[in-house]
Amino acid sequence: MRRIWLQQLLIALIYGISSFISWKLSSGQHLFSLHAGIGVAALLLAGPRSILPLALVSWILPVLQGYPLQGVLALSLLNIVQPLLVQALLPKFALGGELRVKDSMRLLFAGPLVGAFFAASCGVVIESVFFPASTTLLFFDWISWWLGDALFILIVVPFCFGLQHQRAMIWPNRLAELLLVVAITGLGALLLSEFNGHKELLFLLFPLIIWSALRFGHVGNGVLGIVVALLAACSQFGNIWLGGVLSTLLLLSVVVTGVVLAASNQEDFVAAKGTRLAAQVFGSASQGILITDANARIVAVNAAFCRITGFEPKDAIGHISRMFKQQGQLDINRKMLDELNTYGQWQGEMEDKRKCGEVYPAWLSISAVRDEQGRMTNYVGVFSDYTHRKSAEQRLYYLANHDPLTGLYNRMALQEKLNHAVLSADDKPFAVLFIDLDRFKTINDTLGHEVGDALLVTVAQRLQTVVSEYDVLARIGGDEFTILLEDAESLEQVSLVAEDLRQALIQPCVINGQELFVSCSIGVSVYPCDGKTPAALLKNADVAMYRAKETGKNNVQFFAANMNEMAFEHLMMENGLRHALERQQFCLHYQPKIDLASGRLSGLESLIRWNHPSLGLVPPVSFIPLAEESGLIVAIGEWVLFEACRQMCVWLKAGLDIPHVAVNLSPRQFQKENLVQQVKEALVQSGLPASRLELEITESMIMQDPKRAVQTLNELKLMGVMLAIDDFGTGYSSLSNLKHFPIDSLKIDRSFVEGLPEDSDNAAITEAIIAMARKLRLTVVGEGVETAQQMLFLRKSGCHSVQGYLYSRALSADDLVAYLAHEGLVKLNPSNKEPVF
Ligand SMILES: Nc1nc2c(ncn2[C@@H]2O[C@@H]3COP(=O)(O)O[C@H]4[C@@H](O)[C@H](n5cnc6c(=O)[nH]c(N)nc65)O[C@@H]4COP(=O)(O)O[C@H]3[C@H]2O)c(=O)[nH]1
Repeated sequence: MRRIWLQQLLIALIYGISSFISWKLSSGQHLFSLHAGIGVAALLLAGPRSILPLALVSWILPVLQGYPLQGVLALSLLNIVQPLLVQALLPKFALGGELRVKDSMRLLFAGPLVGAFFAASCGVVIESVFFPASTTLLFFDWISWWLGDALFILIVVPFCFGLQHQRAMIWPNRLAELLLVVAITGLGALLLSEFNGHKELLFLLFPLIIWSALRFGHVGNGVLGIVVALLAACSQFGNIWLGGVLSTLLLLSVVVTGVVLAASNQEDFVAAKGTRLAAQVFGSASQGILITDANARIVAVNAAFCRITGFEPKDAIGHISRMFKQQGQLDINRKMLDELNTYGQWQGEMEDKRKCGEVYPAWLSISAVRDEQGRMTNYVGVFSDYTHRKSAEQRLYYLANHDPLTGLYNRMALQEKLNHAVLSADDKPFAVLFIDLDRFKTINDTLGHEVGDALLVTVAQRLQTVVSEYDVLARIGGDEFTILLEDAESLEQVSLVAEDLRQALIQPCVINGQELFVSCSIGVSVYPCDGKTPAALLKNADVAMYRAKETGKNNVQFFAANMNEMAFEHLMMENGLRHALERQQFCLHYQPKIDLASGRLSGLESLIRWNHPSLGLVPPVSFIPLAEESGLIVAIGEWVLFEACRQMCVWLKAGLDIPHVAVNLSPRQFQKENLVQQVKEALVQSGLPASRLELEITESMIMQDPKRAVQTLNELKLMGVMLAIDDFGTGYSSLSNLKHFPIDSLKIDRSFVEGLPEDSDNAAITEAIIAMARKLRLTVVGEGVETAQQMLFLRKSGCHSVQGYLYSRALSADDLVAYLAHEGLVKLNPSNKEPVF
C-alpha cells in the first residue's frame, strides 16, 4: 500500500515538473510537451493507478497560476483522455518486455496520429472557448500542439520502456559512449542555433540517431531526443513559429527513425539470442540430432550425432538420412511417413548402424517442419543410443521369464507360451509333458542343497539335448520340469520324445566326483482331447505324472480320463486317512527274516496295512506318502510302535522265541523331540525288553541332520534298542560314514537284490556292501529275496539274513504264527505256559 502511494507521489512529481518545464519552454506554442509523453508513459507502465496523480497535477498547476476553473478542468480531463486513448490502441507490449517493430508501428499510430491529434484538436477548441486571449493563430496553435505531443510521446514512451527492459545495453560498458553521442548532439544543436537560417543542417541528426538506436536502443534515443528538444526549445530557433514547427517536424522524423531502428535492432538481437541459444542446445544436447530437408537429405548434425554414430558432419551432410530408408523395415517406414504427414511427429525404435558397421538400437523421434504455407521443409530427428536400456530391458525380461538356476523358462513364461499355443493351435494337437524327478528329495536331504542344485542343472542340460529349439522347456518347481511339444506330429512321436527324456535322465550324473542315479516320472496330456485350456492341460499332465509315480516311478504315462477318478480316489483316501486311526482301520503284518547260517527266524519286520471299508486292504505305499505329507504319519507311527511292542509281548509271553520285531520310523517321526520318550513308553507299557525291539531308519533321515541323529540314536542305543539302516544303498551316504552311527544292521535295498546274481553291477555293489558292513561288525540283511539264486548269492557273499517272498510275504499276526509253526522256524520257550497254537 505504501509503495502504491509512493509510486503515485513520484508520478505526480515527475508529471508536475515536466508540465512546468513544458509550460516554461513552449512559450505558448505547445511545441515542448514533455508532460504529454510522461502522461502516456505513466499510464502504460503504472496502469490506471496513475490517473489520479495525472488529473490532480494537470488541474492544480493551472489553478495556482490563476487560470479559470472550468477551462482548467476541461484541459485536465483532456490530459487524462489522451493517455487512455493511446493505451487503448496499443498492445500490452509495455508490460511484455519486447518492443518489436510491429509494436513501434502501433505506437506511431496510437501516439502521434490518434492521441496527439485528438488532444491538439480538442485542446485548441477548449483554449478558444475558455482562454480566447491566449489563442492567436488557431491553425498554428493546433499544429504545434499536435507535433509537440506527438514528438514527446515518441521520445518518452520508448525511453521508459528501454529503461525498464534494456538498461543492460548501456550500463555500465556503453555509458561513456552514450555520453559522447549526447555531447556531440548537444554541441551540434547549439552550433545549429548559431546558424539559424540553416535548418537543413538538422538532417545531420540522422547519423547520430542511427548510432544511438543501434548502440543504445530506446534509452539512447530517448536521451538524445530530450537533449535536442531541450536545446531547441531553449535556443532562438525554437521561438520562430514556422522554424519551430519545421524543426519539430524534422526532429519527429529523426525520432521515428530512431524508434523503428531501435525496435528492429532489438528484434534482431532477440532473434540472434534465440538462434544462439538454439545453436547451443543443438550442439550440447546429449541426444543425437539431425536435420534434413524435405527430401530427407541431411543438412545438419550435432556433436552427439557424431559421437553416437561415429560419422563426421562431412560424412553425413548431403546424404539421404538412414532413418527414412531402413532396410527390411519397410512397414515401419511407411507407418512413419504416414504419421509424419498426418500428425507431424513419429517416434519409435529403429536399428541404426555406426560407422564401424556395428548395429545398435536407437530410440528415434522425428518431427516434420512446415513453412507458413504448410509445405514440408525439413525433418528433425532426435535419437539416443538405446543399447544399454535395451540390454537392461532384455535382462529384466530374461529374469522375469527364466529360472535363475537352470536358465530354463519359468512357470510364468510357460504359462504365456501355453496361452499362445492354445490360441494359435486351431485344433492342431500339441503335447504337454510334466516331468518329476524320482527320489530327488532324498538326494537333496542327504547330500545337501548344493549337490541338489548341481543335479538340477545337469538334468536341465540333459533335457535340453533331447528337445528341439522350437520346444518350450521350463522348470516350474523344485524338481518339476514341463515341456511343451508344439511340433509333435503324432502320439508316437510324443511317446518317443518322452522315452528319450526318460533315458537321458537314467544315465548316472557325476556331481562333485560322485555318481548319482536319478530317474523321472513323466505325465503327458494332449491338446485338445485332454484339455482345452493351459490350466487343464497342466493339471492333467500332472495327474498322469502322479500315475507314473504310482506305477513304480521311472516311466511315462499318457493322461486318461479314469486318472481323474484315481485322483479323486486319492482325495477320498486322504480324507479317510484322517479318521482311520480312531476307527481302528490299521493293522500290522509281519514279514519274517531268516538267518542264512542256521535257517532259523532271525526277526520280524512289522509292516502296516490299512483296512479300508471300500478299497480293501490298502498297502502302505498308497497311503504312507499321503500320511507323511499331511503329518498324520506321526500319530500313525506312534500307533505302529505301541502295537508292534504289544504284539511282540503277547508272543513272547506265549512262549514264542522271536529274536526281535522291527518297526519302520518315518522321517517326521525321527525328527520329533519326544521320539526317545515315546519308545521308552511303548516298552514300559507293553513290558517288552528293549533288546527285542529294532527300529528301522533310512540313510536320508540321518544325513539331514547328522549331529542330532547321532544324539538320538545314542540315546536309543543306551536304552538297549536295536537299530537298522533300511533301504541301504539308495540314499547316497557312504559306508565309511556309518561308523559314526551306533547301528547294528544294514538292510540292502531290494533294487540291488533284484537282478542278482546276473546283474554284475548289482552283484558288485551287494558284495561291496556286505564286505564293508562285516568289517564294521554290522549285521547285513538282504531285502526282497524272491529266488533261491538270490539267496545263495547273498549267503555266499557273507550276508547274515534275508527277507523276501522266497520265504514269506508279510502276514497277519495269526497267519504268521501258523507259518512259523508250519515251517518250524521258531522254538517254543519251555518256561512259558500259555499255548499260542
Ligand atoms: N516285490 C517284493 N517286495 C517285497 C519282498 N519282500 C518284502 N517286500 C516288500 O518290501 C517292503 C519292505 O519294507 P520297507 O522297505 O521297509 O518299505 C516299506 C516302508 O518303507 C513303508 N512302511 C510299511 N509299514 C510302515 C510303517 O509302519 N511305518 C512307516 N513309517 N513306513 C512303513 O512302506 C514300504 C512298503 O511296505 P510294504 O508294501 O509292506 O512292502 C514291504 C514288503 O512287503 C519281495 O520278495 N518282493
